Amino acid sequence: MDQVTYKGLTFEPYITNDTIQNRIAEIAREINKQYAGKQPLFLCVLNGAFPFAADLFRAIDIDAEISFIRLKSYEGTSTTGVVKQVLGLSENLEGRDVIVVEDIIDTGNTIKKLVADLKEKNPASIRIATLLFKPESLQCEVNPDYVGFAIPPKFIIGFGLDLDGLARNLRDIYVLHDDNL
Ligand SMILES: O=P(O)(O)OC[C@H]1O[C@H](OP(=O)(O)OP(=O)(O)O)[C@H](O)[C@@H]1O
Ligand SMILES: Nc1nc2[nH]cnc2c(=O)[nH]1
Repeated sequence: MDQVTYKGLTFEPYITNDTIQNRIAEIAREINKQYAGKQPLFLCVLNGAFPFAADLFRAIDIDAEISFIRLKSYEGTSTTGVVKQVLGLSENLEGRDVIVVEDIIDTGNTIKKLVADLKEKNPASIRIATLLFKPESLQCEVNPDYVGFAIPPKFIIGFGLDLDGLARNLRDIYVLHDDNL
């Protein structure tokens, strides 16, 4: 894996697609076991979570459904602090076992707002699956149930994660080179 450059910023290889896929398979096995006999609704938070949600959902072998919601708070490499709901949810969540699927939890503001909104729809349960988690960056209390990788507070791209819309199509995950900071 080589370095990649977007908008004049250099990123180093960080997590390979093989490593990502192995971890997703482990999380799927856990979900398959814990939700046996139930029919969970996976709720993919667009845009960034779509590759993780697709690979995770394909590895689920119990009956399950998937739906999508679009939230946005980042511009460039930093949060705007405002979580916008761009595309709403049409499903009835009453009594459903919901698994929210995120690509990353950073400040925690996005997932906190989403979970608070979802709770008002009276689901039977809500759990959070996130591919990446930056515990040192949290600005609120959030405890994801399924975490792919806990990482330090550095900006990353690839496998769904973007820099102003670009780099989501990278197969692997890359981290912003320290010299850029
Ligand atoms: O924990 P937080 O600091 O709130 O950050 C996490 C959020 O940031 C990203 O979304 P973004 O707003 O970049 O939209 P995108 O998914 O369309 O890239 C990511 O997909 C999470 O939803
Ligand atoms: N691309 C990208 N989006 C994010 N949203 C919150 N944290 C990050 C990050 O590290 N990279």
